Amino acid sequence: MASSVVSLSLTTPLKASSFRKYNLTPLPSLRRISCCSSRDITLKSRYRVALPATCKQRRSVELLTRCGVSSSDFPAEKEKERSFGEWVEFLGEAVSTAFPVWVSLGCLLGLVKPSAFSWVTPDLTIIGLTITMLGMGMTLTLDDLRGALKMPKELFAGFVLQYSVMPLSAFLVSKLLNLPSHYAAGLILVGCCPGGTASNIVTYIARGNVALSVLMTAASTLSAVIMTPLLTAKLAKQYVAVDALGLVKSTLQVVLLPVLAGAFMNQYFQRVVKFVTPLMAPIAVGTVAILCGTAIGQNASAILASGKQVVMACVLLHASGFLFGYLFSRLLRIDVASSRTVSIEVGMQNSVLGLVLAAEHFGNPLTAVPCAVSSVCHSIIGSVLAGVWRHVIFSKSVFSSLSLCPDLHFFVWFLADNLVVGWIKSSKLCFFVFVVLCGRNSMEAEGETQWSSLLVPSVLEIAKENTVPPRYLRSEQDKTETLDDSCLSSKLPVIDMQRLCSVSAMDTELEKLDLACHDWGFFQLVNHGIDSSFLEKLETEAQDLFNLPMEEKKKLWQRSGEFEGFGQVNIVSEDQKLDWGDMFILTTQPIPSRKPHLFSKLPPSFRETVETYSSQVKSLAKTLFAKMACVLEVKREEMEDLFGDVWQSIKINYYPPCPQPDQVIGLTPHSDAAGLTILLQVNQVEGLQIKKDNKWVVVKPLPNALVVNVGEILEIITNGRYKSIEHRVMVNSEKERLSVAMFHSPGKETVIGPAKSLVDKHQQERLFKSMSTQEFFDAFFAQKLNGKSHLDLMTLDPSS
Ligand SMILES: O=C(O)CCC(=O)C(=O)O
Ligand SMILES: [Fe+2]
Repeated sequence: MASSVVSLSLTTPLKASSFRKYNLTPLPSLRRISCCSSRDITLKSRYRVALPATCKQRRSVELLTRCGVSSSDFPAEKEKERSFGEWVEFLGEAVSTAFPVWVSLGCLLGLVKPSAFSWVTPDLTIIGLTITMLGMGMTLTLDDLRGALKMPKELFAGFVLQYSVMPLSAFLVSKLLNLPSHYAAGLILVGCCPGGTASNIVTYIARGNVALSVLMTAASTLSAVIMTPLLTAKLAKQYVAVDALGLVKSTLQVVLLPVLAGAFMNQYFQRVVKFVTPLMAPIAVGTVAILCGTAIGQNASAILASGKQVVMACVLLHASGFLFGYLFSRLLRIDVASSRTVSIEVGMQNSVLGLVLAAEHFGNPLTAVPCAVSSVCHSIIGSVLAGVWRHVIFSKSVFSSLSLCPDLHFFVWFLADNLVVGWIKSSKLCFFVFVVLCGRNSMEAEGETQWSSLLVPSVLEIAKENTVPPRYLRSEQDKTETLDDSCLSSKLPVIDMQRLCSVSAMDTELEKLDLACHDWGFFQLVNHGIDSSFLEKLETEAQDLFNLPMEEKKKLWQRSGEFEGFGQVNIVSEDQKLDWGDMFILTTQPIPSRKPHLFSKLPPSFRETVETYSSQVKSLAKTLFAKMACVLEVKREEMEDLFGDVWQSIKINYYPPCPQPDQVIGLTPHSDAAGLTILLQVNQVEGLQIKKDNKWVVVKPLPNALVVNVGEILEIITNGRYKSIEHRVMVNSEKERLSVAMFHSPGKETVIGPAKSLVDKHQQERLFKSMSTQEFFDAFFAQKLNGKSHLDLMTLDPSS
């Protein structure tokens, strides 16, 4: 077989394998060459091409015409049996070329079935990224650095555009869309990341300059150790506290070291590298898909709730990167193939690095969401653009026949080449993803993710009959001792809000608060600042609400599939025993979450009272959260991220007198699922009991005091330092009892888990996993009350 000698550049494993596949044999000792723009013709023989004699001439010419090689240069596949190794390479390439499909599938799976990724631990995430970076390093040699010197302008322009267009676009898009701080920080973080490794494959498909692509990725990756933390800290500091040094350390560990290790292996252990490289690209693609799926899965409900905004932000960010990457390169008179390369490099980011850094250094897990969504967006836009650039060829002669000035010429070329076809196609695909996310989102909004409880009769009405139906009779005897003496009651912690906020007594009161939350998970709050006559008004109006005629109350009754209004919660089966009490529940904050059909039907004076009480108690709760953050040394911003947009609901409990008080229970033992409960024992009637050292302790109401309970969410956030208290309500035969509980939790989209700053500071093991408030309550309302059992759902197995 005759051979001819031509010049080619070879820089990626993908290309290396393609060379082998097409029977291009590297000459010994001359493995690589410097490369140049695809439009130049530079012959520096490095590869011997063995071709069938019949096509020798044609192939030689084709191969000679380019030295910045793209996939279009390869001859048709040789018809010969593939060996096992070639099959592995072939499959590896097929898998990696279809990477947008895998990433999209990963994300969709994360969205639809988040549990599919529950096995992905932070350690695995870091291992995945390290292997990906090692694979990238294996595509580099010292020769590449020499190659870089041959195209300094392109490389320099690419570098500057990479670290200017994307960070600034991220910053401006965050401002434009008024993103919440965690999303803004995540978008800026991903905008400040280096170019993604997938850009090499995309450049290859787009007939760009692959060598330039690899060198640009390498340059931006190596400099990411400085650039990513520096730019993120500069641009995101107004949103969140950025631990720039931590970012430098992590980037060094997961990027620089593996890349250098890979390059070292490529230089000195070529046999090993040759053996493993076919596997590296599919491993990288798999890692990206899994990590994106994990990030999406961990934040599925948040994404479904605000998917529209994040997708829009990511599409704008990457569209801007591709667009300005190309436009500025052409303005700098860089040739078309290299401009496409710069466009792809700038537009596509190492989002996985963003994911890892977000998880490691940003308290709120939602910061990772833009990184995951970004990965899908740039993969899809990039590959569609590549497909268009590869296949839709606009005859240059059409344009060159137009006697336009060069600038206008390239601009028209750009419009035709990219905008008209590329962007229409890209937007179609992005629109598809967008519709999937927004469709889910609007479905949720219309149906308003509802928790529900089976409908039950009014206990107040039953009590009028003076009998107790069997469903309310509790045969199972709670043998736990009940302590009911005033001496013990006087030991229950009391916190003085005024002292807590005063300059002189703050420290001692803070200490008391800390002990109360740690030892008891409970305290009574005095001097809270809410006017006692206002509290009396609330008490009277709450009583009046339950005394409304049944016809009126029916208008405010729970509707099937909902849980707000009159009724019960946590009733999940028809044979479940019921509590001797009625409830009236409303979401009060944030204001848009209120149910208009209930609020508008409340007696006007009561509605006003609820409004006022809601905002007064909300500010009390926020002060308490801030004080707790202070004493726990949890970062202020982290607490603010959790409870800034606090979700508050009011639950008025009405326990009618019961002819058989010892046979019923007013409220089953439970701990509140919320962060913090602030409870008013309305008419000073005893009934509330808390479980302390395995004994029920009666809580004697203090005049004008509010009872504060640590809830399960706060136990999770404090990684178990503050305990949610188990409590129950007993009833009597004489007098009805009323209480008004206000529950305070993070917003439904917020992810709850042990506070990062707390766990990091004390180097604690995380005792609880993370999930969104919505998911946490989904599980809570799906089961009956049963002590503190609900918390098990979040508890991490210490052995795992
Ligand atoms: O009625 C009470 O005193 C306690 C109410 C309560 O624990 C609750 O509503 O979760
Ligand atoms: Fe409770």
